[in-house]
Amino acid sequence: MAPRVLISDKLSAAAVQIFADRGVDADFLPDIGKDKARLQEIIGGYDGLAIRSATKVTEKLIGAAGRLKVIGRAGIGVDNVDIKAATSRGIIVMNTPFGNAITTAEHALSMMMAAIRQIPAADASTQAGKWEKSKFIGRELTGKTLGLIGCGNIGSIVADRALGLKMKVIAYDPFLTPERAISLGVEKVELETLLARADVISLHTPLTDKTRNIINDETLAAMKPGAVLINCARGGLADEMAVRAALDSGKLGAAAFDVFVEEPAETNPLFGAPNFVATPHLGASTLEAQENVALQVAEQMCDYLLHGAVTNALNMPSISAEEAPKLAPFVRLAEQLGLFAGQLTESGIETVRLEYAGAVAELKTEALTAAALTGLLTPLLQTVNMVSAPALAAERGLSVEELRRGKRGAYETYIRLTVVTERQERSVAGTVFADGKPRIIQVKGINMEAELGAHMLYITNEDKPGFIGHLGTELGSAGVNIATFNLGRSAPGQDAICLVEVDGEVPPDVMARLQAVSHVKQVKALRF
Ligand SMILES: NC(=O)C1=CN([C@@H]2O[C@H](COP(=O)(O)OP(=O)(O)OC[C@H]3O[C@@H](n4cnc5c(N)ncnc54)[C@H](O)[C@@H]3O)[C@@H](O)[C@H]2O)C=CC1
Ligand SMILES: O=C(O)CCC(=O)C(=O)O
Repeated sequence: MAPRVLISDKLSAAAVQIFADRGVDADFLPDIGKDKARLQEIIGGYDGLAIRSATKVTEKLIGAAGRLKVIGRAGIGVDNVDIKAATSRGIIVMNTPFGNAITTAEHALSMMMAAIRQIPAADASTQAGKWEKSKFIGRELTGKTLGLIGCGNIGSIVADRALGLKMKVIAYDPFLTPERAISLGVEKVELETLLARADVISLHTPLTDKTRNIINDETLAAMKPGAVLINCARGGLADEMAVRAALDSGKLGAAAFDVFVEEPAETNPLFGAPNFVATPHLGASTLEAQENVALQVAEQMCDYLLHGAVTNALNMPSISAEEAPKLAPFVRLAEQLGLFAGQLTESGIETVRLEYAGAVAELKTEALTAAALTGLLTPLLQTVNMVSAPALAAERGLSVEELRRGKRGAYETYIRLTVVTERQERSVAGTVFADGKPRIIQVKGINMEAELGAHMLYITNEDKPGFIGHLGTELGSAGVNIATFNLGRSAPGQDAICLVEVDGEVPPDVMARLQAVSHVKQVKALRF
């Protein structure tokens, strides 16, 4: 059955076409994002949800989205998505980090020019028949200093264009490396320096605990008199009451905001302030940007729903369409190793160690680790997948270690999972053969070569004559057919492990009789 996607916001029609061309059923209901009750009712029928900013993807909505696998944001900011709730339900959240960056940077520059030359007010006055030439004296940008708070995708495009306007650009961004600053032609400064030196300040950070109200009474007081403030990033970066007071007092010469604490902003403390310019979150609203983000999000969602390829996810490492088929057998192996260890582990897990050797060490091991954790946690939790497993493991305080090395022994590829509990350390290793099928090649350091079937018996015993015969007789007399039989031992007469694939569930009374077979230490039924 084709996957079903709901487009719940106003996305360009280009997205609908991509979904159709790629064989994904898409329902284009662009107003439903605002109808929370109706969205809640229908979301359960979809594998994918494509949104802009109007749809609020809350924990409650995610709770009703039983089959949802991916949420695609046609745009950058994902503050309308509860990523934590999505992650814990195993739903990928992806955005399109570049498609609207140029357009938004251009909007920030338009707002800067509109504010510094008072264009909206001059326009209203002129069209009202006044000819107030002396009222609208602006300032020239050439030679002025632009201070960017946040110099990522959009900030760096604003910098490039502002340099073209012959402005000097300084930036406060703790994650901007000195090398990148040099290559962008901007001077990296501390916030205090930026506030003291900038003639125009433009905000380009996400809204986080650190950036909320980064523009407040105190930072406004530290700005140059008559500074101009631009916010085309997120409402909440500036304290709107403080900005209003600064405009009223003339401390700020002008301000231009595209984004507001409450959106849609029908009323706002800033409305009507002197030299204030507002647009209704138009930063990304150009034909080009909307087409870019719609095409990109639709392609990304199709790649994931149809091929398991992950691009621009915020809660999962990227896996390209080329990598996905290469990774698939190792994902299966890692998950089987996790399931194996998870079913045998009865006490609290402290550390999970994954060792990748040979060709597999060159692949996306984060994804394989996520698969191993999925297997490991499956016996403990009801629903877990590669998206939710790392977060669930972290929530449970598991320490996860990854080691990568060159080829080990005879195998081209080798993955070993070691689980350290408060009582013991247990490891299980495997490989993938040329047939693409995973094999278990080591359990607790004992070599063997076993393919895992749906029903397995894991038996630890002493390596003594007669044991195999006894085991066969017990299973045979209970009508349990043996599909495969794999043995390994540490040394003659010492510890041995037996992995038996059987054609169906082994009844509890038979399990009890197997446990009583001489030289058997432990018998456990495992499901894969
Ligand atoms: N108005 C609109 O329609 C649009 C708004 N946006 C918003 O623009 C903002 C920037 O987007 P991008 O440039 O694509 O993001 P980005 O992630 O590429 O860049 C953000 C930058 O902010 C920096 N940063 C993070 N915390 C900081 C802090 N405490 N102080 C200073 N810098 C900090 C980061 O290091 C990064 O370089 C986002 O909030 C996004 O949601 C994006 C597109 C359209
Ligand atoms: O979709 C939109 O119009 C808003 C874009 C935006 O704010 C973003 O991409 O972060």
